[in-house]
Amino acid sequence: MSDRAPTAPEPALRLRGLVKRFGRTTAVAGLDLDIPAGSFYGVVGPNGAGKTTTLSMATGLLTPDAGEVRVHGVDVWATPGAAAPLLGVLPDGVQVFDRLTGAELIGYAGLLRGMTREVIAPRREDLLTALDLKAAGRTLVADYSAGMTKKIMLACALVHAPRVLVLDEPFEAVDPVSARAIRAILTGFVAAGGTVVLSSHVMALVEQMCDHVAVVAAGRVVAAGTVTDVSAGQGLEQRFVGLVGAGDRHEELTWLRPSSG
Ligand SMILES: Nc1ncnc2c1ncn2[C@@H]1O[C@H](COP(=O)(O)OP(=O)(O)OP(=O)(O)O)[C@@H](O)[C@H]1O
Repeated sequence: MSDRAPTAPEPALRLRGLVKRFGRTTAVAGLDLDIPAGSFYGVVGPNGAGKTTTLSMATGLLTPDAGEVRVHGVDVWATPGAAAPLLGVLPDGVQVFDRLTGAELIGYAGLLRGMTREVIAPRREDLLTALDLKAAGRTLVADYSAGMTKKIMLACALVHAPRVLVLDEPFEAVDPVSARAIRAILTGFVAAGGTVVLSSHVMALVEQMCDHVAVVAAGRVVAAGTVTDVSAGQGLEQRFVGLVGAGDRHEELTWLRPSSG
Protein backbone atom coordinates (compact mmCIF):
# COMPACT_ATOMS: atom_id res chain seq x y z
CA MET A 1 0.00 0.00 0.00
CA SER A 2 1.30 3.48 -0.82
CA ASP A 3 1.90 5.76 2.16
CA ARG A 4 1.34 8.80 0.01
CA ALA A 5 -1.75 10.85 0.88
CA PRO A 6 -4.32 10.71 -1.91
CA THR A 7 -4.26 13.92 -3.91
CA ALA A 8 -7.51 15.83 -4.29
CA PRO A 9 -8.99 15.53 -7.80
CA GLU A 10 -8.25 18.52 -10.05
CA PRO A 11 -11.27 20.83 -10.04
CA ALA A 12 -12.92 21.73 -13.33
CA LEU A 13 -12.23 25.37 -12.51
CA ARG A 14 -9.81 26.70 -9.93
CA LEU A 15 -9.83 30.44 -9.27
CA ARG A 16 -7.09 31.82 -7.05
CA GLY A 17 -6.61 35.37 -5.82
CA LEU A 18 -8.57 36.96 -8.67
CA VAL A 19 -8.54 40.75 -8.62
CA LYS A 20 -10.08 43.24 -11.02
CA ARG A 21 -10.32 46.99 -10.62
CA PHE A 22 -12.12 49.45 -12.84
CA GLY A 23 -10.69 52.84 -11.95
CA ARG A 24 -11.46 53.30 -8.27
CA THR A 25 -13.96 50.43 -8.18
CA THR A 26 -12.67 47.06 -7.04
CA ALA A 27 -15.04 44.68 -8.80
CA VAL A 28 -13.29 41.48 -7.69
CA ALA A 29 -11.20 41.62 -4.55
CA GLY A 30 -9.06 38.49 -4.24
CA LEU A 31 -11.54 35.76 -5.08
CA ASP A 32 -10.81 32.05 -4.53
CA LEU A 33 -13.13 29.29 -5.70
CA ASP A 34 -12.92 25.63 -6.68
CA ILE A 35 -15.61 24.23 -8.97
CA PRO A 36 -15.53 20.42 -8.68
CA ALA A 37 -15.52 18.45 -11.92
CA GLY A 38 -18.97 17.07 -12.70
CA SER A 39 -20.77 19.65 -10.57
CA PHE A 40 -23.70 21.85 -11.47
CA TYR A 41 -22.52 25.04 -9.82
CA GLY A 42 -24.55 28.19 -9.20
CA VAL A 43 -22.96 31.57 -8.58
CA VAL A 44 -25.28 34.05 -6.88
CA GLY A 45 -24.82 37.50 -5.43
CA PRO A 46 -26.40 40.94 -5.33
CA ASN A 47 -26.24 43.35 -8.29
CA GLY A 48 -22.70 44.60 -8.73
CA ALA A 49 -21.19 41.82 -6.58
CA GLY A 50 -18.64 40.92 -9.25
CA LYS A 51 -20.17 37.77 -10.76
CA THR A 52 -19.90 38.80 -14.43
CA THR A 53 -16.41 40.18 -13.89
CA THR A 54 -15.34 36.92 -12.21
CA LEU A 55 -16.84 34.69 -14.89
CA SER A 56 -15.27 36.85 -17.62
CA MET A 57 -11.83 36.46 -16.04
CA ALA A 58 -12.43 32.73 -15.48
CA THR A 59 -13.07 32.19 -19.18
CA GLY A 60 -10.35 34.31 -20.77
CA LEU A 61 -12.58 37.21 -21.78
CA LEU A 62 -11.26 39.80 -19.32
CA THR A 63 -7.65 40.10 -18.16
CA PRO A 64 -7.32 39.88 -14.37
CA ASP A 65 -5.17 42.44 -12.51
CA ALA A 66 -3.97 39.55 -10.37
CA GLY A 67 -4.69 35.89 -9.76
CA GLU A 68 -4.78 32.61 -11.60
CA VAL A 69 -7.42 30.51 -13.34
CA ARG A 70 -7.07 26.85 -14.25
CA VAL A 71 -9.58 24.80 -16.21
CA HIS A 72 -8.96 21.09 -15.60
CA GLY A 73 -5.44 22.06 -14.58
CA VAL A 74 -4.74 24.18 -17.69
CA ASP A 75 -3.77 27.79 -17.00
CA VAL A 76 -6.34 29.93 -18.83
CA TRP A 77 -4.15 33.04 -18.98
CA ALA A 78 -0.74 31.42 -19.57
CA THR A 79 -1.98 28.93 -22.18
CA PRO A 80 -5.22 30.29 -23.65
CA GLY A 81 -4.96 28.11 -26.75
CA ALA A 82 -5.03 24.95 -24.63
CA ALA A 83 -7.76 26.22 -22.30
CA ALA A 84 -10.22 27.54 -24.90
CA PRO A 85 -11.34 24.16 -26.32
CA LEU A 86 -12.23 23.01 -22.79
CA LEU A 87 -14.57 25.93 -22.19
CA GLY A 88 -18.00 26.80 -23.52
CA VAL A 89 -18.92 30.33 -22.60
CA LEU A 90 -22.19 32.25 -22.60
CA PRO A 91 -21.09 35.79 -21.75
CA ASP A 92 -23.42 38.51 -20.55
CA GLY A 93 -23.81 41.76 -22.40
CA VAL A 94 -21.16 41.29 -25.07
CA GLN A 95 -21.47 42.41 -28.66
CA VAL A 96 -22.74 39.66 -30.96
CA PHE A 97 -22.01 39.50 -34.70
CA ASP A 98 -25.65 40.23 -35.37
CA ARG A 99 -25.37 40.74 -39.13
CA LEU A 100 -25.13 36.95 -39.40
CA THR A 101 -28.11 34.61 -39.32
CA GLY A 102 -28.43 32.31 -36.32
CA ALA A 103 -27.20 29.35 -38.35
CA GLU A 104 -24.23 31.33 -39.65
CA LEU A 105 -23.34 32.44 -36.12
CA ILE A 106 -23.20 28.84 -34.88
CA GLY A 107 -21.12 27.90 -37.93
CA TYR A 108 -18.75 30.78 -37.26
CA ALA A 109 -18.37 29.73 -33.60
CA GLY A 110 -17.51 26.20 -34.71
CA LEU A 111 -14.95 27.41 -37.29
CA LEU A 112 -13.32 29.61 -34.62
CA ARG A 113 -12.87 26.44 -32.54
CA GLY A 114 -11.15 24.74 -35.46
CA MET A 115 -14.04 22.43 -36.33
CA THR A 116 -14.67 21.30 -39.90
CA ARG A 117 -17.85 22.25 -41.75
CA GLU A 118 -18.75 18.55 -41.95
CA VAL A 119 -18.73 18.24 -38.16
CA ILE A 120 -20.41 21.59 -37.60
CA ALA A 121 -23.39 21.07 -39.96
CA PRO A 122 -25.23 18.25 -38.14
CA ARG A 123 -24.49 19.73 -34.73
CA ARG A 124 -25.88 23.08 -35.86
CA GLU A 125 -29.12 21.41 -36.97
CA ASP A 126 -29.36 19.50 -33.66
CA LEU A 127 -28.82 22.70 -31.66
CA LEU A 128 -31.32 24.76 -33.67
CA THR A 129 -33.93 22.03 -33.18
CA ALA A 130 -33.20 21.49 -29.48
CA LEU A 131 -33.43 25.21 -28.78
CA ASP A 132 -36.54 25.75 -30.92
CA LEU A 133 -34.69 28.06 -33.32
CA LYS A 134 -35.07 26.05 -36.50
CA ALA A 135 -37.18 28.65 -38.34
CA ALA A 136 -35.16 31.52 -36.84
CA GLY A 137 -31.92 29.95 -38.05
CA ARG A 138 -32.31 31.84 -41.35
CA THR A 139 -33.04 35.19 -39.67
CA LEU A 140 -30.41 37.82 -38.87
CA VAL A 141 -29.48 37.78 -35.19
CA ALA A 142 -30.03 41.57 -35.22
CA ASP A 143 -33.75 40.79 -35.55
CA TYR A 144 -33.82 38.32 -32.64
CA SER A 145 -35.55 38.96 -29.32
CA ALA A 146 -33.41 39.01 -26.15
CA GLY A 147 -34.36 35.42 -25.33
CA MET A 148 -33.63 34.19 -28.88
CA THR A 149 -30.23 35.90 -28.76
CA LYS A 150 -29.50 34.18 -25.46
CA LYS A 151 -30.40 30.81 -26.97
CA ILE A 152 -28.31 31.25 -30.12
CA MET A 153 -25.34 32.27 -27.98
CA LEU A 154 -25.86 29.17 -25.87
CA ALA A 155 -25.80 27.12 -29.07
CA CYS A 156 -22.47 28.79 -29.98
CA ALA A 157 -21.11 27.85 -26.53
CA LEU A 158 -22.11 24.20 -27.00
CA VAL A 159 -21.15 23.47 -30.61
CA HIS A 160 -17.56 22.35 -29.90
CA ALA A 161 -18.68 20.02 -27.05
CA PRO A 162 -16.60 21.60 -24.27
CA ARG A 163 -15.92 19.96 -20.89
CA VAL A 164 -16.90 22.99 -18.82
CA LEU A 165 -19.79 25.35 -19.53
CA VAL A 166 -19.73 28.81 -17.98
CA LEU A 167 -23.05 30.57 -18.45
CA ASP A 168 -23.80 34.09 -17.28
CA GLU A 169 -27.52 34.30 -16.52
CA PRO A 170 -28.54 31.71 -19.14
CA PHE A 171 -32.26 31.86 -18.28
CA GLU A 172 -32.66 35.63 -18.35
CA ALA A 173 -35.37 36.63 -20.86
CA VAL A 174 -35.91 33.00 -21.89
CA ASP A 175 -39.51 31.69 -22.05
CA PRO A 176 -40.54 28.72 -19.83
CA VAL A 177 -40.64 26.19 -22.68
CA SER A 178 -37.16 27.16 -23.86
CA ALA A 179 -35.95 27.23 -20.25
CA ARG A 180 -37.10 23.66 -19.86
CA ALA A 181 -35.22 22.66 -23.04
CA ILE A 182 -32.06 24.40 -21.79
CA ARG A 183 -32.38 22.69 -18.41
CA ALA A 184 -32.64 19.31 -20.12
CA ILE A 185 -29.51 20.03 -22.19
CA LEU A 186 -27.54 21.15 -19.14
CA THR A 187 -28.72 18.28 -16.93
CA GLY A 188 -27.79 15.80 -19.65
CA PHE A 189 -24.40 17.46 -20.03
CA VAL A 190 -23.64 17.11 -16.30
CA ALA A 191 -24.96 13.52 -16.25
CA ALA A 192 -22.45 12.77 -19.04
CA GLY A 193 -19.56 14.08 -16.92
CA GLY A 194 -19.50 17.76 -17.91
CA THR A 195 -19.40 20.69 -15.49
CA VAL A 196 -21.82 23.62 -15.57
CA VAL A 197 -21.22 26.94 -13.85
CA LEU A 198 -24.04 29.45 -14.09
CA SER A 199 -24.89 32.75 -12.50
CA SER A 200 -28.46 33.57 -11.66
CA HIS A 201 -30.59 35.80 -9.49
CA VAL A 202 -33.32 33.19 -9.24
CA MET A 203 -32.68 31.27 -6.03
CA ALA A 204 -35.44 28.72 -6.69
CA LEU A 205 -33.80 27.83 -10.00
CA VAL A 206 -30.36 27.46 -8.41
CA GLU A 207 -31.87 25.34 -5.63
CA GLN A 208 -33.61 23.05 -8.12
CA MET A 209 -30.84 22.69 -10.68
CA CYS A 210 -27.53 23.10 -8.94
CA ASP A 211 -25.75 20.80 -6.51
CA HIS A 212 -23.24 23.47 -5.44
CA VAL A 213 -23.49 27.21 -4.96
CA ALA A 214 -21.18 30.14 -4.19
CA VAL A 215 -22.49 33.39 -2.78
CA VAL A 216 -20.41 36.36 -3.97
CA ALA A 217 -20.58 39.79 -2.36
CA ALA A 218 -18.32 42.79 -2.83
CA GLY A 219 -15.97 40.82 -5.06
CA ARG A 220 -15.39 37.92 -2.67
CA VAL A 221 -16.89 34.52 -1.97
CA VAL A 222 -18.80 34.75 1.31
CA ALA A 223 -20.14 31.17 1.26
CA ALA A 224 -19.53 28.17 -0.99
CA GLY A 225 -20.28 24.46 -0.94
CA THR A 226 -23.16 22.14 -1.60
CA VAL A 227 -26.54 23.83 -1.89
CA THR A 228 -27.64 21.90 1.23
CA ASP A 229 -24.66 23.11 3.27
CA VAL A 230 -24.85 26.73 2.12
CA SER A 231 -28.63 26.87 2.65
CA ALA A 232 -28.06 25.66 6.23
CA GLY A 233 -31.65 24.49 6.62
CA GLN A 234 -33.06 27.94 5.84
CA GLY A 235 -33.70 27.74 2.11
CA LEU A 236 -31.26 29.42 -0.25
CA GLU A 237 -33.14 32.71 -0.59
CA GLN A 238 -33.37 33.23 3.17
CA ARG A 239 -29.70 32.34 3.58
CA PHE A 240 -28.75 34.67 0.71
CA VAL A 241 -30.59 37.59 2.31
CA GLY A 242 -28.97 36.74 5.65
CA LEU A 243 -25.50 36.74 4.10
CA VAL A 244 -25.69 39.76 1.82
CA GLY A 245 -29.01 41.52 2.38
CA ALA A 246 -29.85 44.58 4.36
CA GLY A 247 -32.29 42.58 6.49
CA ASP A 248 -35.91 43.70 6.49
CA ARG A 249 -35.13 47.39 6.32
CA HIS A 250 -36.93 49.07 3.41
CA GLU A 251 -37.10 52.72 2.58
CA GLU A 252 -40.71 53.77 2.21
CA LEU A 253 -41.52 55.79 -0.90
CA THR A 254 -44.18 57.82 0.78
CA TRP A 255 -44.74 59.92 -2.37
CA LEU A 256 -45.63 56.82 -4.41
CA ARG A 257 -49.28 56.62 -3.38
CA PRO A 258 -51.54 56.99 -6.43
CA SER A 259 -54.68 57.16 -4.25
CA SER A 260 -53.38 60.09 -2.16
CA GLY A 261 -53.05 62.46 -5.14
N1 LIG B 1 -16.38 47.67 -17.75
C1 LIG B 1 -16.56 48.20 -16.54
N2 LIG B 1 -16.16 49.46 -16.28
C2 LIG B 1 -16.33 50.00 -15.06
N3 LIG B 1 -16.89 49.36 -14.01
C3 LIG B 1 -17.31 48.10 -14.21
C4 LIG B 1 -17.17 47.45 -15.48
N4 LIG B 1 -17.67 46.19 -15.38
C5 LIG B 1 -18.11 46.07 -14.11
N5 LIG B 1 -17.89 47.20 -13.40
C6 LIG B 1 -18.20 47.41 -11.99
O1 LIG B 1 -17.71 46.30 -11.27
C7 LIG B 1 -18.63 45.92 -10.27
C8 LIG B 1 -19.03 44.46 -10.48
O2 LIG B 1 -19.80 44.38 -11.66
P1 LIG B 1 -20.31 42.97 -12.24
O3 LIG B 1 -21.00 43.26 -13.53
O4 LIG B 1 -19.21 42.01 -12.24
O5 LIG B 1 -21.38 42.54 -11.12
P2 LIG B 1 -22.50 41.41 -11.17
O6 LIG B 1 -22.40 40.68 -9.86
O7 LIG B 1 -22.39 40.60 -12.39
O8 LIG B 1 -23.82 42.30 -11.19
P3 LIG B 1 -25.31 41.98 -11.76
O9 LIG B 1 -25.89 40.96 -10.86
O10 LIG B 1 -25.99 43.31 -11.60
O11 LIG B 1 -25.18 41.55 -13.18
C9 LIG B 1 -19.78 46.91 -10.32
O12 LIG B 1 -19.51 47.93 -9.37
C10 LIG B 1 -19.70 47.46 -11.72
O13 LIG B 1 -20.18 48.78 -11.77
